[in-house]
Amino acid sequence: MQSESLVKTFGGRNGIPEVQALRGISLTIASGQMAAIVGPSGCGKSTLLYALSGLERPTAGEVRIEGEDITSMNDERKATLYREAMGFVFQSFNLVPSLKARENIVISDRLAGRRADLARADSILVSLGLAEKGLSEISSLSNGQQQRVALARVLYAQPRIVFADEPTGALDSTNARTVLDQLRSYADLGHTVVMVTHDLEAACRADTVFVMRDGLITHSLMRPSAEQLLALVSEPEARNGK
Ligand SMILES: Nc1ncnc2c1ncn2[C@@H]1O[C@H](COP(=O)(O)OP(=O)(O)OP(=O)(O)O)[C@@H](O)[C@H]1O
Repeated sequence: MQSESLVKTFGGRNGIPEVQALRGISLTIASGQMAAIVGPSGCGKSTLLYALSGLERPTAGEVRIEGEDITSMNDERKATLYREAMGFVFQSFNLVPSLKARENIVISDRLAGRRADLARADSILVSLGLAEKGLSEISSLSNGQQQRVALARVLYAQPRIVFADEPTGALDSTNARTVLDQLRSYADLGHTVVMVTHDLEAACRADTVFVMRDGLITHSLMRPSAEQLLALVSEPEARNGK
């Protein structure tokens, strides 16, 4: 996946102040790699993730996914790409409340009219620490449990690329580790994982970490330590003596 001079501007019309969320982002994420995007709140991480996944149309620039320019792709081709190649773990979990947890996980097969592999769904639930939750109503699950069901649904569908926005955001440290282990293993199987995170320990599980500030990538690092990242993410504050 590649982006070239990606720009995203919000507002700027009808008296709404202009915000330049992305100010020219060019990056490459190799297939089968896990990438993390970090940086202070408001620096543009989620906007970048949405633009890379084609969910947000950039103001300028290009994103190529598996060689195809997603920014100029027609809706039908994009829908096919979403169905066949991409999975999303976003802050709104988008689970179907009328279906139990396990049925949410196998929904890709149900929608396609295929036989669901319930045993595989159960083993994914076990790997995410949700062994007993397959038959639970979504409304009875905590935020963190729902977040893991959303991840289980993506892992079940086996997309080539997973986009995750704060995948450990609602989780305690034990469950965060479990989720990161699963994302790491998923990348180790040859899939691409792109994750936005505030958690620098989580970012260190990635192969490449992009550090953002004010709509730009300031650093691109291979397997950095949490200390290295902390120094970069808190640089100006450190300079200002805060
Ligand atoms: N739909 C929108 N309309 C207007 N401004 C937006 C919109 N989405 C994001 N922004 C602005 O763009 C900038 C980048 O936002 P973004 O959510 O991408 O940052 P972030 O780094 O993901 O922040 P956080 O870590 O707090 O989630 C912010 O100034 C934000 O207010």
